[in-house]
Amino acid sequence: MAEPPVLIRQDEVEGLLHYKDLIPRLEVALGKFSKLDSAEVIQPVRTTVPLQKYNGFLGLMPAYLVHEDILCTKLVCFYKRESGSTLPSTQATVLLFDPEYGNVKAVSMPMIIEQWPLDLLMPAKSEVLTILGAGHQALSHYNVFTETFSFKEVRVWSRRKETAERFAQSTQGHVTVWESVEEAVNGADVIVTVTGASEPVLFGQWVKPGAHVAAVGACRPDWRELDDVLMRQAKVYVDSREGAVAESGDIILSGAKVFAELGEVLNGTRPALREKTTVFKSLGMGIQDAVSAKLVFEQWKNKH
Ligand SMILES: NC(=O)C1=CN([C@@H]2O[C@H](COP(=O)(O)OP(=O)(O)OC[C@H]3O[C@@H](n4cnc5c(N)ncnc54)[C@H](OP(=O)(O)O)[C@@H]3O)[C@@H](O)[C@H]2O)C=CC1
Ligand SMILES: O=C(O)C1=NCCCC1
Repeated sequence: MAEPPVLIRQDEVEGLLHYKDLIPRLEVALGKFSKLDSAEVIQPVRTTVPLQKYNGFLGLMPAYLVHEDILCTKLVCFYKRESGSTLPSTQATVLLFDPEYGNVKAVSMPMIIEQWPLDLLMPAKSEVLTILGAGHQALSHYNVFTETFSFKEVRVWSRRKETAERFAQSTQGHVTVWESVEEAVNGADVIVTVTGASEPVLFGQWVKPGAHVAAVGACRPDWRELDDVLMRQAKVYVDSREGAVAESGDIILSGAKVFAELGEVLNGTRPALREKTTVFKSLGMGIQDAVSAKLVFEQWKNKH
């Protein structure tokens, strides 16, 4: 008889998951995925169920890594929230299966591990980091970027100044709060966009040539965070081409060409043009959660 599934809470996940262990495993999985070798990594494009009444979506994100024998699915609800709403904008549950029997081994709620500190695409000398948006993703991106790199200055902007101020008070290091996006990104080497916007908030004319933009929000075909100028002038990298052309409003509506998948850079089949202005359009992938969930489950078992 299969063991009943274990429930791993978010606070436990945070104690069990370390980027230094996770990132090498993610890189291997992404490199394999980019070969589009369905015998190695099976990850269909996210199925999205609209929740019109609540201005939201349920996304189903299954993945199977054949060689590693990891079968997982994330179920994620995400919403477009009005300014001042106290309801969460994203909630996720991750199920890790035993692929041989089909029983669930572990359930984790919520787990959203999509941060990716892209030193590959960042300018060689990156001193100023600007984060646009000041919610949950802003904090996790702040943590991973500042743990991995040493920025001289970190800035934050949010739609409401109070959100940005609260964010700045919650971080370990010093963060300055800015009232306009244009000023906040002036001279920035790395810009992370983590907003719930559906219209562009970041405009190409404000972005320093050679900067790197990690674009995390705008995960629907009609949502935008970046304007056409930026999308067309930058070299655009994505996590999955198939996902990007189905889901990213910034790519679909600007008509921008995808230069490479991240995995193609990691496996050396496409170059990382870090001296150019680059955009990494992230939508989140099931294989990232699968690798993360396996690692968390292994660490959990070691402790219990
Ligand atoms: N690519 C990926 O893998 C993932 C993407 N996401 C996406 O990232 C984004 C941020 O998620 P999360 O941090 O959890 O959300 P939060 O609700 O925690 O934070 C949202 C932030 O965006 C701002 N914001 C909300 N609506 C708008 C708007 N219309 N225009 C400008 N700013 C706005 C909020 O400003 P204020 O509070 O000041 O009003 C706040 O700073 C979402 O779009 C989410 O769908 C999430 C998880 C993974
Ligand atoms: O990968 C994820 O998790 C999400 N991606 C885009 C929408 C919100 C959650």
